[in-house]
Formats: sequence, C-alpha cells, structure tokens
Amino acid sequence: MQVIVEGVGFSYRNRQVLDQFDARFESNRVTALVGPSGSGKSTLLAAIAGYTRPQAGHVWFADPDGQRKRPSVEQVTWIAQDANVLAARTALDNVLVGALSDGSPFSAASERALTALRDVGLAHLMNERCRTMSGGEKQRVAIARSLASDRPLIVADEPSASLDESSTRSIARLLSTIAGRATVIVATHDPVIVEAASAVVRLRGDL
Ligand SMILES: Nc1ncnc2c1ncn2[C@@H]1O[C@H](COP(=O)(O)OP(=O)(O)OP(=O)(O)O)[C@@H](O)[C@H]1O
Repeated sequence: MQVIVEGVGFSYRNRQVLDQFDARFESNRVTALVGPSGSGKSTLLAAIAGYTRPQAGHVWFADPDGQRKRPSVEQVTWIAQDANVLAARTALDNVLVGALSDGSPFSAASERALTALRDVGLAHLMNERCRTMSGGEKQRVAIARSLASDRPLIVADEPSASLDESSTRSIARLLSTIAGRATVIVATHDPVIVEAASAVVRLRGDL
C-alpha cells in the first residue's frame, strides 16, 4: 500500500507546522522521515495514521491498482519511542495483543505471535515479563507485535531514541525485514536508521 501526502497543512492554534506538504511513501520499503526537532515529523505521522486530520490537503492510502482510500487506523500499527509494552505481561502476551487485533481465532493468533517473536529473535524470551527486559528487547517485542498484527502500514516514531548503537542496528535491520510485508515509515534523527532506509523524506522545519 502506497501512502500519498498531498498539500497537507497543519497548525496548532497559531503555530503552522506543515504547509502544502507533499510526499509519497512506497510499499515494501522503509522510508525515513527526517527533519529538525519541531519540524512536524510526529504531527505528519499522526495525520498519516489517521489519528488526526490535516486542516488542508489529504492523506491517501493507495492500493496497487491505484485505488485511493482515506487513512484508517485499522490498517496501521504504531511503534513508539519508548516501546509501549505491557510491563507486567510476558513477551508472548504483548505480541498476542497484536495478533488478536484482527479478530483471528486464538490458535491462529498464537501461531502468528510465536512466528513474530522468532522473527525478531526473541522466541527464547517469550515467557519473560517485559519489565525484566532491556530497552532494545522491549522495542523488539513492540516490533513483533506490529508484525503479528499483519497490517499494511507500520509507523515508527523515533524507535531507537533510547537505544545504544548495537540495539539500533538490530532495530534498523528488523524494519528492513518487515518492509518485505508492509509500508514502513520511520521518523528519526538517527543516522544508523536513515542509512538503512531505502528512501528519505525530509521536513524543512523553517516555516
Ligand atoms: N499538541 C500540541 N499543541 C501545540 N503544539 C504542539 C503540539 N504538538 C506539537 N506541537 C508543536 O508542533 C511542532 C511540531 O511538533 P512535532 O512533535 O510534530 O515535531 P517533530 O519533528 O516530531 O519533533 P521532534 O523531532 O523533536 O520529536 C513543535 O513546535 C511542537 O512544539
């Protein structure tokens, strides 16, 4: 699914953050969304994910046959900066939340959750509670949850913000792997993530 941003404008009260912004995010690739702090990366991600509506312009989700639809939150998973996992639950429980989100029966969802945990290299920790995990492991659980939810668009907002370089490299690799199955958009300041991305969209931030 391609994401098309056309002439998007967004203001918070009298602070204009986005003005006539155009971009395309292609399917099956990781696109890094970069720009100075405050340039509107998180604001644009929220509009793309359908969490907010731009005051001007449009965001479209385009099928391979070119048919355009409005953004819908059911098609999106969000990977946050601080690995928003349920700390008191196991890695498997956290990933099951994603796998069950499309109404799949429990047995099929469990299978998908286990596969996703294997894909992120955490099968051996599936029964560990997330509170005992490192930041990098928690972020991998969050990525596995996105994978298990099997949605066409994955949006990540500074997913490596609190990670060391080796964990960041592993997150960058995983995002590239996921892109085989989804459109991945990642807002980042991190050169490691930008380098691993296959396209870059830049916000100027001097409105
Ligand atoms: N809810 C809000 N109300 C008012 N202003 C906001 C709100 N959210 C963001 N802003 C302002 O809008 C601008 C863009 O914020 P946004 O978080 O989208 O930028 P960003 O590029 O993601 O920044 P960073 O790289 O620092 O995370 C900033 O100046 C911010 O202070």
